Amino acid sequence: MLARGIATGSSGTTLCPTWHGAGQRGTAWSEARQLAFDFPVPLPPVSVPLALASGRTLARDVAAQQNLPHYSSSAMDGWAVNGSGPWTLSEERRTLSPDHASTIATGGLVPTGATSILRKESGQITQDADGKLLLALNDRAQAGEPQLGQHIRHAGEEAAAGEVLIPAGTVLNPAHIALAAVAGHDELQVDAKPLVAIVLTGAEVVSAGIPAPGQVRDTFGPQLGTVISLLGGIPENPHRIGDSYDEWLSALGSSEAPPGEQPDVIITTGGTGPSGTDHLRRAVAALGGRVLLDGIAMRPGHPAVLAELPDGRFVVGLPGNPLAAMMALTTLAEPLLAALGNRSLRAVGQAISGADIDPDRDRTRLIPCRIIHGLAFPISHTGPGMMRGLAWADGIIAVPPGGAQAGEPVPVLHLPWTTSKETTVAANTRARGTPWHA
Ligand SMILES: Nc1nc2c(c(=O)[nH]1)N[C@H]1C(S)=C(S)[C@@H](COP(=O)(O)OP(=O)(O)OC[C@H]3O[C@@H](n4cnc5c(N)ncnc54)[C@H](O)[C@@H]3O)O[C@H]1N2
Ligand code: MOO
Repeated sequence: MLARGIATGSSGTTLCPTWHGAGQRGTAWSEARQLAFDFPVPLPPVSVPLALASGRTLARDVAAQQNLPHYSSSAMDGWAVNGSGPWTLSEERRTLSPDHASTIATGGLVPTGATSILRKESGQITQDADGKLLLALNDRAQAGEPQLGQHIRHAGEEAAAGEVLIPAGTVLNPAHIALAAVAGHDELQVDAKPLVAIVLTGAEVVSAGIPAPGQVRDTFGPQLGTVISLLGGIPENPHRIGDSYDEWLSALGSSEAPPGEQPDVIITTGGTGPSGTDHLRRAVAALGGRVLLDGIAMRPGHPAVLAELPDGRFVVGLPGNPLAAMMALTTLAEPLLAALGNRSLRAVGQAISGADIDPDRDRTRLIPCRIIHGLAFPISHTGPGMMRGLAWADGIIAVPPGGAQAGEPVPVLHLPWTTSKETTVAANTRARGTPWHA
């Protein structure tokens, strides 16, 4: 899916596809989020079988294909009767003459002429001198039974043909699926989920066991797919490559997947830096792609890249440092996947800072935090290469370049996997806190 076109930042400057090294500003964090959301055109809706539709967002109204129920049926086991009785029992199942009855089971088609259903418990059958079977009320029948229309489920009483039962935009739950089945649908049109290829780079990265010095244990392979799913994408199995330019070229080169199974997005890890083994930008350029965002004024994660290949696939280049990569994922991949999936951009919440946090020149600091009673407390062990802090975090404080004082409101994004959605602005709350230095 092609991007809408190279955008102009809110500052009015055209985005610069060059690497912003240490100390260079790059696109402002909030602007980068917005641009990553604005670039893609949403994918067209897809048709999915009912069994796979739960949790998806309906793209087109679901209407009743015919009256619901589509025929008048019995709500009880017993007899369809015409009149107030006694009745002559009839073998005829389609029409009932006055003072006639025929046996019927729950759900059975009510014969034309039937005025009500008599429950099995309320009737008894006798035989007259001619051998004719007669149905009459027994002594367990209630006074006035059967009332007119009693125990008949009338056609169309749940919905008329054409009535909208589930409006577009509904996130489908299992009961919606059942309703769609009852309404005669086999497949539903839902918002597409972008297919996401994952390319993990680095010859030093090992995917199992205890890494030797010079090696690192892969932090992305075991969890990135889960996070992509939480962000509304469909992850493919990770593809691992080393550090050579040729490997990068073939990993980003045209996909051999059949039409319909082509990834919409490729997420790469590593290779965003300035060294001779960092090939992301060169490979994108050699393939005729264009860099949409290069460098974000944030820490960690500033070398992150957003690019687009000529066939419309987006490339999100995450830095290799694990926490930096997760922050770049939140900044670029989350808005991109939301836009492709026709969802809205998640609003940044607010909490009260639980600590003084140092400014960082022109960059937004993204600091994993705990949120307790509306107060956001920065967590320790949040260096760019560390995962220990993030593992216990509820959210990320997006500390503005000017820093923050304890007691002031600060922007906070919840992590995609946290259940607590606590972000409140408690006026006049001033928390005691230790300063959080840059
Ligand atoms: N001269 C400069 N060097 C660096 C700068 C800079 O501005 N000037 N920026 C630093 C920052 S900040 C970051 S972030 C990284 C970006 O690095 P790359 O994206 O090029 O990633 P790599 O160099 O390939 O790896 C960095 C680091 O991450 C480890 N890594 C890679 N993949 C994995 C994985 N799957 N699981 C765990 N860890 C992984 C890799 O071993 C490296 O330790 O550049 C800085 N350098
Ligand atoms: O910004 Mo790097 O992305 O600090 O680790």
